[in-house]
Amino acid sequence: MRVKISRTSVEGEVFAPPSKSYTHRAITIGSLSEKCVVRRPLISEDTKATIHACKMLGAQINEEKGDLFIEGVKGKPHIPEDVIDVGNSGTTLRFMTAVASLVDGVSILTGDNSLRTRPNGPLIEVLHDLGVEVISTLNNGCAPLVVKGGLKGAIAKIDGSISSQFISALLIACPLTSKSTTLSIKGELRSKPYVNVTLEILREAGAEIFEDSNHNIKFIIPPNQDYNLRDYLVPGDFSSASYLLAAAAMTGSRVVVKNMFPSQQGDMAIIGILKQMGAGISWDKDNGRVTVNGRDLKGVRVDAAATPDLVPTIAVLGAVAEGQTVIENAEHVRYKETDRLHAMAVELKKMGVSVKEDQDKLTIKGGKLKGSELHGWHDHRIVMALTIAGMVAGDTTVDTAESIFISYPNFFDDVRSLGADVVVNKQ
Ligand SMILES: O=C(O)C1=C[C@@H](OP(=O)(O)O)[C@@H](O)[C@H](O)C1
Ligand SMILES: C=C(OP(=O)(O)O)C(=O)O
Repeated sequence: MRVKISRTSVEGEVFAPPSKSYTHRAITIGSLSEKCVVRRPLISEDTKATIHACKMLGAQINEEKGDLFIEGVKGKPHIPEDVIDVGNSGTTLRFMTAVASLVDGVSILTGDNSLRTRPNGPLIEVLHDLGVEVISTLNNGCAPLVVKGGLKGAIAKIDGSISSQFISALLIACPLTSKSTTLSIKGELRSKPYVNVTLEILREAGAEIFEDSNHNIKFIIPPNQDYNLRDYLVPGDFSSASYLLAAAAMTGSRVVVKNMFPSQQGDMAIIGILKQMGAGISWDKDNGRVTVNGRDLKGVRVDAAATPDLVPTIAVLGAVAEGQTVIENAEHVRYKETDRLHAMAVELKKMGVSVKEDQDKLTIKGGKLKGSELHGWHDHRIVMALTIAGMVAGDTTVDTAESIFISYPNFFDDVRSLGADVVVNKQ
């Protein structure tokens, strides 16, 4: 699918889609509970992968009028009847590897071409220390993964620099074992807000987990717990909303994004970043409304350690801002659906922008964008970020645009409802 974007501004009000991260967790923890309703979930390719995996592991899940009704497995997932294919979803692969560790038997997990290149080494190693044999069939730490259940609590350490999803996955599985677990994080924990999202929903489900952040972060997880997530309303997604907010800021227009209530999402940081860049922005937290008034933007320095998914958005903002934008502490952004630091550098250069790519950093000199034929790298966040860059440049196409179905299936409809001239060509 290819999208053609003409130079336009955006104007009006739009409802942010539900959070992908909260939806994954609500479905997973709901499936480990007895009975649960997940209200207003995100239904996208990635969350469908989690629904599919939870069903394979024994949960019954039915969608009715947009809500998910779950009959869960009460902490005891079943041996899956077939290989579990989780498509493109890193979150699903990591969470289900841990859930499969609770199975009394063997599970096999795989995914698409992109997912089968993403690292899982630290998760495989720590699960080994917790009594689970996980075999990467190609012996490269990537899926396909064969998981022989038998998770037991123990004292273990895990590297936090590659993905927080390993830690979230263990926090979900370990309370259901029969011995207590102490999990220490080695080195810096990147993407920490996602762990806070996990802890929030686990606590809502009645779980008890203690966090000790004195030196390195340590989680103490009592054993023999059960989950009782009953009725969960998914909040709006700040990562998805970042494209709408940035589109208004970049095209000098006024947009209101609704369904933006405070939560544990690190990507709420987009509001402060836009403010720092000089956009007019206000957040009515009680009513969940963020209003942006586009103005001339200036470059910023952003530490991306906690907010990797904002990097493509910040990169296009930096490309139109006056002066230099530096996005640092971003090496983990290379381990996503594609190497997003490299992909953004390559595509922005095609638009005439000066970009310097370092191992954990992008340095962007803002300027005038020229319309170009761009590659979306089969990556939803690259496609959405380049689409809004196209609104400024005009005469731009982006291929592999179908990847928006991963996290934000209504993206093109939403930007069109704001007046953007975006034409989708299905071929
Ligand atoms: O746990 C989650 O929901 C996510 C964690 C982040 O990944 P890492 O922890 O791998 O950085 C983020 O990039 C991803 O989109 C969603
Ligand atoms: C990296 C992402 O998701 P996941 O890790 O679940 O594939 C994302 O949504 O940008």
